Amino acid sequence: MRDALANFDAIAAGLDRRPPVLFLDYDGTLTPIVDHPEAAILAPAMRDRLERLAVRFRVAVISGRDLVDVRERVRIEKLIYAGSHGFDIQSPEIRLEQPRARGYLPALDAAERQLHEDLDKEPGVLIERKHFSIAVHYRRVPEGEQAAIRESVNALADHKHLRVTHGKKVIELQPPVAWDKGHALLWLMEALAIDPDAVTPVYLGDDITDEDAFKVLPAHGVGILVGTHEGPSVARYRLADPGAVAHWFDRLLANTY
Ligand SMILES: O=P(O)(O)OC[C@H]1O[C@H](O[C@H]2O[C@H](CO)[C@@H](O)[C@H](O)[C@H]2O)[C@H](O)[C@@H](O)[C@@H]1O
Repeated sequence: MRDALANFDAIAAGLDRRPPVLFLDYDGTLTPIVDHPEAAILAPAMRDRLERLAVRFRVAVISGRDLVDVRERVRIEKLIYAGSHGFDIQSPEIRLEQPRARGYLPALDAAERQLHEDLDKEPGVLIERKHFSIAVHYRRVPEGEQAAIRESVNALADHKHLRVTHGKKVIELQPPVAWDKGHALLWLMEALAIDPDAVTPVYLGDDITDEDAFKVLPAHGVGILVGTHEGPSVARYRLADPGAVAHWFDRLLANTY
């Protein structure tokens, strides 16, 4: 995988012909990963960069967080936001609450109640409800007990016929419908009447669920994995951390297209 900063000029040559449309993950991409989800605050300097980028390009944040949560963390009016891993989308012009997922809200509510019953007593577990997803965080659970937490969530998912996804020290329950960050990206392009051949879709993300978005990028798209971790990824480029993402944005802002 190539470094997106070292190869900036090669990427920018493509952007001259087809201007970028930016799709950005939140945790681990715009903010560093921290122990508690509440503490992942967007730095003012990063917000300033996003504001300047949004003056020139379309910018969407596609997050696993709840739509309201991610919107309030970023707080830039003209951005497009997708929450619950893309199930819940809003911009000044468009709105999507994935219709096929709505029918699973009662199952998610029941699962949330059961998770609290089963896991509230477990030290370190944090249950985070999003509109279309429930995250069970085990980052602060002792290492030797993390597998048991995952097993318990998996068993509940089977029982409630919900889908399981994994992320950084988190296991999540979602509606079992074929929808993810990749579907959300493609839906957004169509809903906003963006011709994929006329632009360069650029996606930056750090986690397993971001792979769904990397996979749907066209051949001329730019997928950038954030992080230094090993493991398979279909992204073509890499940036080490949100600090490197900030530098990459600065290069983009310094360029004229
Ligand atoms: O798609 P994202 O915007 O990257 O959201 C993915 C999940 O991010 C959050 O959890 C992760 O970040 C936390 C803060 O750094 C960290 O404490 C946790 O261990 C990570 O899993 C968020 O809380 C989840 O709801 C998102 O699904």
